[in-house]
Amino acid sequence: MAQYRRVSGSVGLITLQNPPVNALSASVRQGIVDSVKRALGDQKVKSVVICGQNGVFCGGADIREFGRQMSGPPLVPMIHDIEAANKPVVAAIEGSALGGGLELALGCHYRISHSKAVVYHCFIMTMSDQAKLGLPEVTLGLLPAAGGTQRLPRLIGVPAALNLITTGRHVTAAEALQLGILDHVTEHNTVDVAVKFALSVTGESLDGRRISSFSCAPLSDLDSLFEEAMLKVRSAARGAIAPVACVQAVRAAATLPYAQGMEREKELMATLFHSGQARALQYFFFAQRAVGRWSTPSGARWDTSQPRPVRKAAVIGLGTMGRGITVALAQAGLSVVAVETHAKQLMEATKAVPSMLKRGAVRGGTTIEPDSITYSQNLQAVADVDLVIEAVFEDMALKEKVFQQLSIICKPDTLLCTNTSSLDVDHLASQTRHPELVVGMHFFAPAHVMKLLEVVYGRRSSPAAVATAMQLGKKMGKVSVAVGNCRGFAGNRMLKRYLEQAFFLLEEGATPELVDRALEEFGFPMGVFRMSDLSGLDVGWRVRKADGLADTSLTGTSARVRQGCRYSPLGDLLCEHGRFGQKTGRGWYQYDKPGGRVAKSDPWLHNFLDEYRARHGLVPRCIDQQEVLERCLFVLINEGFQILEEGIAAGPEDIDAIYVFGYGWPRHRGGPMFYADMVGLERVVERLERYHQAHPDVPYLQPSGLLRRLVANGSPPIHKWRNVIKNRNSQL
Ligand SMILES: CC/C=C/CC(=O)SCCNC(=O)CCNC(=O)[C@H](O)C(C)(C)COP(=O)(O)OP(=O)(O)OC[C@H]1O[C@@H](n2cnc3c(N)ncnc32)[C@H](O)[C@@H]1OP(=O)(O)O
Repeated sequence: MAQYRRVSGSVGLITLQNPPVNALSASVRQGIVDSVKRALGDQKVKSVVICGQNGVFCGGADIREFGRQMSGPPLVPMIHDIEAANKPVVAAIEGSALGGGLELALGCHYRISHSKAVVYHCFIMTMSDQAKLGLPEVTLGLLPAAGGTQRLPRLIGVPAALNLITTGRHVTAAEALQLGILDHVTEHNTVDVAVKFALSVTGESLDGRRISSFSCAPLSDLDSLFEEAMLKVRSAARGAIAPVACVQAVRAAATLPYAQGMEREKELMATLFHSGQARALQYFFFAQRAVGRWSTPSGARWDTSQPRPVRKAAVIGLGTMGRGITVALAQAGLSVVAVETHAKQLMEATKAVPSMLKRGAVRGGTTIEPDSITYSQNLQAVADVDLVIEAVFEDMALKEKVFQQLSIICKPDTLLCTNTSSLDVDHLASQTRHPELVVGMHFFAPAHVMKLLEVVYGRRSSPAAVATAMQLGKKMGKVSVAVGNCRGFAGNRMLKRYLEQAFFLLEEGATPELVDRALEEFGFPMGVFRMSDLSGLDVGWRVRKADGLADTSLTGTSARVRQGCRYSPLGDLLCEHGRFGQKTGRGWYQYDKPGGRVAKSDPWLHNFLDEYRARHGLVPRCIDQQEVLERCLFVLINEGFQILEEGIAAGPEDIDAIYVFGYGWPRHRGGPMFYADMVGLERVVERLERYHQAHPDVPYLQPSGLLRRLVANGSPPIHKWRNVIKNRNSQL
């Protein structure tokens, strides 16, 4: 709803009231319509201010209303009536003005916002306490269809509007002022300043204040500007349709009169509003927030577990991961002790880390003070830290030793975290005096850039330890997802199945090019083989060797069988040929030099595959893209259901967040579990069963018990899966 009152004698003050972000629900829209009518009809009122309760102007349309029958007054005529008012209307923007919230402000005649001066946070300078403005509809699979695509280009010009609308990025009040979105920023109380301002413009002409009457600033080569913009969004969007529609809508603003532009905006929005991509992106908006409300099977929860303060942290091991983690911790404002026992590696890190910090600061528009990091070759240097993140080589014996030493050196209440990507967290905890203070913090490379953090709780991890790691992840700007301890945790455990299928497809007749094309057209930034070349084939090979799997001396049928199941030694064989991927200039593809980035098809590899198939009596067959997608994705999804069944992840949102933020799953497809829901659970079961019949030596193709139970329960929508997971006999 909206509250209306008269202040300072002649200003009608309308306050949006819908906590926490004053989203424009039906009752808020009705409240605005009624309040505006009242203000315009009251002769004592000479001007109007619109603001939001509790320091937030407006977070936009109420996203929860989208899937339902819309009721209440629509936004477009509401904003039109505000713009057409014959009394000045001022938007007082505190907190956020996003989406419909900014569109509402663009309908007002003036916009004033809040911006506070520079603040030094530890050693990083930030602009704090500023309002954020933006049109993020594209991130929800939509476009700003309450006049945003038509008013913003008229106000700030086509290039700047295209940038904001196609990326959905939020800008600070300072940038918004520079762009011309705002008329004024203040360090004082925004509403008070807006009321004073409203008094000062009482009676002034509003002719030059209605944005819909503006023309877009003329540009010399509009066609090439839009062609370029279209190329850019198409290459970045990887199949997402909303960014393309956004460009088309802005083009309408640049080329058509306002009324026709609004018609075009409406038409384009109609194509997006009920699309699967919009559903996926809106689901994902809430999924990201759901993962913050974590819980563990032992009953620990986000709202009852108190995190410990962490001011000083240590990183052990300054290889690629350790350096990235050091940077991420320093960027979060922590004081960091970075330990590396190898002198040469330490020396390299002391050069690399400051330059990574510098590059990050340039990107983020902040300044840095690298003195917050101290380097040491001696583990004793961690004696007084609050938390340690071990990032040494992925070798259990080595990690055991590090944990034993840490347990002696550190304060008794220091949290000990491991950045292992798959090893047993419980086993490491058992090496320490306080196993309740051990958790996994699984970062993804590059650790200072990638958003995902898997926080792995062990059998004995205390609620406070989990809460502390989750909160620290958040402080580092990560999406922290709590998962249970098992081989590979959630992400890598699912990935293993996906990789296996990709290898099997090569054995059966596919090429890396075919498999990668199918996955890239689906929306992954890189197919599985291009990705393995980038991350290095030797990483998995080392793990398989340690597990006793990578034995290429085996011949006959046993060469392709391990522990009674089908196994492909293709990756092992490539590594034996010294083909580790980009780093050696050869992998599944060839590169112009070691470290080269451009993957080229490699005739050697195709010959190698032919010979391999001939040696094993495999007759290559024609494999289409659909089979590639079904085999690779459905087996990964199936493992996801198994993970849910075992309680390793608490809900499908956790798995989806892991895959979107850590593994490049296209966000406009919502994540693997949401994708399964979209495809239809029955179909997923049917296809898995069919593939399992064809490949009985691949047990993971058998639909998981939970997947079958969900189908038996009538395939409920994804938000009801937790009920079935909780209750094994659920009929919902
Ligand atoms: C007719 C179609 C018209 C479309 C035009 C639109 O306006 S589309 C909507 C465009 N708006 C957005 O995309 C903004 C989305 N919100 C945010 O980016 C952030 O929430 C925020 C406003 C920057 C505030 O961030 P903060 O970190 O402070 O809080 P949370 O993100 O945790 O949000 C708090 C709770 O509020 C819920 N919520 C936020 N925005 C909306 C919204 N627009 N509609 C409905 N609900 C919203 C959010 O889900 C959180 O709820 P919890 O239950 O606490 O998880």
